[in-house]
Amino acid sequence: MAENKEKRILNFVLQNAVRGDPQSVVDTIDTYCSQKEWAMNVGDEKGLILDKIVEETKPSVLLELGTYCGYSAVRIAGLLKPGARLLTIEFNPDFVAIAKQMIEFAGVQDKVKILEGPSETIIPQLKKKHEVDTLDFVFLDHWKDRYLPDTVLLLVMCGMQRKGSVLLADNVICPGAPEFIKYIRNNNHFKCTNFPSHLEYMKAKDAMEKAVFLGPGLESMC
Ligand SMILES: O=C(NC/C=C/[C@H]1O[C@@H](n2ccc(=O)cc2)[C@H](O)[C@@H]1O)c1cc([N+](=O)[O-])cc(O)c1O
Ligand SMILES: [Mg+2]
Repeated sequence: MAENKEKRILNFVLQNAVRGDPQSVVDTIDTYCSQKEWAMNVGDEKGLILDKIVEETKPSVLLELGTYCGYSAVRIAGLLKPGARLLTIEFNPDFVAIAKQMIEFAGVQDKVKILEGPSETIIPQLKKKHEVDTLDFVFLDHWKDRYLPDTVLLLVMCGMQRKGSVLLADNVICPGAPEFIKYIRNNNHFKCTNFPSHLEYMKAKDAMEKAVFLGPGLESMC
């Protein structure tokens, strides 16, 4: 297979991280990507915000959009209580292959399932094909122009969110997800909180947005 950045990140982990130790895998990727080659992992600074929100939510069923090399899947899985599971959607087969090895090396393969394909195809299959009822936590970190359509898909089409479900979106400043932010902050069924931070491994400003679903409106109770 062609040698590429993602393969080099994986090889650096296989040679330098501690097998079966998610924190070691996360730290090793951060070391490589801050010193050798930048990559679009959520990173160490925003990762701490992600950790805190996952820990306080105590989720059982989680969805991630955009696996990439598996950095945030490993990071999240390392925090999950026994029996909790993370589904992560990735459509680039090369990245799926990398992430699978990353997840297995970290020893979290029993908690993480990679679903291969575009989010718009996979999300409607979650209920029937992957036995998902509602989602406790969704991490949006894929194409920024997909954040809004996929949120609508999750909420409106598939009723995947319940009162208290947490959406967490990466990169709401850089590269930015303006349509998503406009929608979610003006939708009174969500309570939004912004977490200012910095772009992974850089000084540029970035932020994460947390949106808690407050439940369907009264109109849907009639
Ligand atoms: O563009 C960014 N992320 C896009 C991520 C895309 C990932 O989501 C997958 N996917 C999976 C399913 C789909 O349906 C679509 C894509 C793609 O195959 C890729 O693995 C980004 C860019 C910067 N940046 O500084 O430029 C910083 C960041 O933190 C970022 O997340
Ligand atoms: Mg990102």
